Amino acid sequence: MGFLQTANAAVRASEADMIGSGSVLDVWRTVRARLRAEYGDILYAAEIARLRVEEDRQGRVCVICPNAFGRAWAEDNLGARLRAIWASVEAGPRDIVITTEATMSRETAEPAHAGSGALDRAALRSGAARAPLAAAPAPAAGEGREPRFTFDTFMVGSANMMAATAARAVANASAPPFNPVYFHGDYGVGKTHLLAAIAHAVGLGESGRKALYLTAEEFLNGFQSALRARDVQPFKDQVRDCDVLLVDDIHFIAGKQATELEFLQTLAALMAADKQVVLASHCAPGELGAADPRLRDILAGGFACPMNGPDLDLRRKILDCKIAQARRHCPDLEVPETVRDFLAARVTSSARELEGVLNNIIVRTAYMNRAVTLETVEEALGELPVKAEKRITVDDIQKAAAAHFSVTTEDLVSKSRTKTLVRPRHIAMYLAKTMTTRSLPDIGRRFGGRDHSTVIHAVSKITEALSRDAALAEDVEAIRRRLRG
Ligand SMILES: Nc1ncnc2c1ncn2[C@@H]1O[C@H](COP(=O)(O)OP(=O)(O)OP(=O)(O)O)[C@@H](O)[C@H]1O
Repeated sequence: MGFLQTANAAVRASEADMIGSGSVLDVWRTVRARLRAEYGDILYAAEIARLRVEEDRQGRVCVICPNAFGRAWAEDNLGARLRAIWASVEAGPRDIVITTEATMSRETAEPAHAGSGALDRAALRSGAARAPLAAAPAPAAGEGREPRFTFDTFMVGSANMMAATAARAVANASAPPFNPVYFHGDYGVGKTHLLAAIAHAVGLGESGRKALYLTAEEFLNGFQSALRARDVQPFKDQVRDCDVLLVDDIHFIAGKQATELEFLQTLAALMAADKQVVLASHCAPGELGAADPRLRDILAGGFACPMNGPDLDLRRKILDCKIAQARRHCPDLEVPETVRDFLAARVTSSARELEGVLNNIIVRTAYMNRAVTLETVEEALGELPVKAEKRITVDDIQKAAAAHFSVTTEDLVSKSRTKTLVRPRHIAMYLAKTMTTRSLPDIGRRFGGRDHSTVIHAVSKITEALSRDAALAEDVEAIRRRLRG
């Protein structure tokens, strides 16, 4: 069967799968046809034809992608256009959520009263949730936050050999070999991937051990909701009902006293019961400046494991792995070895950046209906925000924007809608989208846990205003100059 026939078969299959009201399906057919005309047959076959649509209980349209990779792609490359076309086809406002099959099945399993707190979901992922926060059935064994983040897809080299070995030891051991294990390293070096791989492996193991993965921000939100409800016991029970607790980005709660105290008590309770604790952050233990000294003591008693940026050989392996993953839903993708080696040599800072550049190239070349060659890649690299020179992070952007507008980074990510903060926040979001390879949801998370649609709104507002507002253009340029040092 040819590529486009495969695409048409996929359309028929996805039509057969569609659930929901007749009108939503009719609108989706029209929207999909318009997207096909705009994006072309190759991208349509590779990505759009695989989407399915459902209307949820709140009347939102859920555009469902087969996996997290597809969702990230759809969010970044399709989201704004899809929403605009939908609005032009259907009368009246409509919330459109881009999601994955795994999230949908979890949410369908969640009872209506279970609430939407991040912690409830995190707990459900681990099978650790229980009344009164949630009474849903446990997910399948081995289900993790990111199903693609497993040990099999984690490439090992000298930069991360020690971390990978420690992670496997934690996943396999029923008695903690070292406790806690603390992975620290720069952005995008694979800390979350390793934590998710441990959770995945523990879930699949035969020991019946339960792993609970959550970010420090989820811990904070869960704890604060419990405080607001004046009942912290269910929260305490949830986070302690596991054999392996994995908490990502712990620098997020450093210095947030009440949450940090609860966190320390959680770690102490679990470790006293011989349960394993695994933590990750950007900071080496000595760099957790604002952290409670007791957290540093706990870390000093365990195993702090640095993770470094990948060397050339590891970058090649990571590219091979990501290309193989992309080929699963883009079967005709060909990336010659010369191109892979060129990318590995040019994009040097982190695995995330490498993956971001590769995804961009795949989508751009497919969009232009061109093969992935050295020429097309060089061309694309010239236009991408990623250069081998200085890598700019969302944190850098927040700091530079805060300094430029004489506000604090806390103000910038706060919920405040004060005029003096909204504009700097929108500019910082715009710069995060245009100067980094972070996805829209990721940027939203880094701006105080906002939704991707808020980021889309900020980016389009700034983009539109730039051509007519000289003061705005000057602000943006000044922050860019500050970032490039
Ligand atoms: N060794 C590796 N093998 C394969 N993929 C990797 C490896 N290291 C990182 N990646 C990929 O790079 C991307 C970023 O990794 P991850 O999110 O784990 O980084 P991180 O260190 O947690 O970053 P941050 O601190 O910014 O959250 C992911 O898609 C991950 O799969």
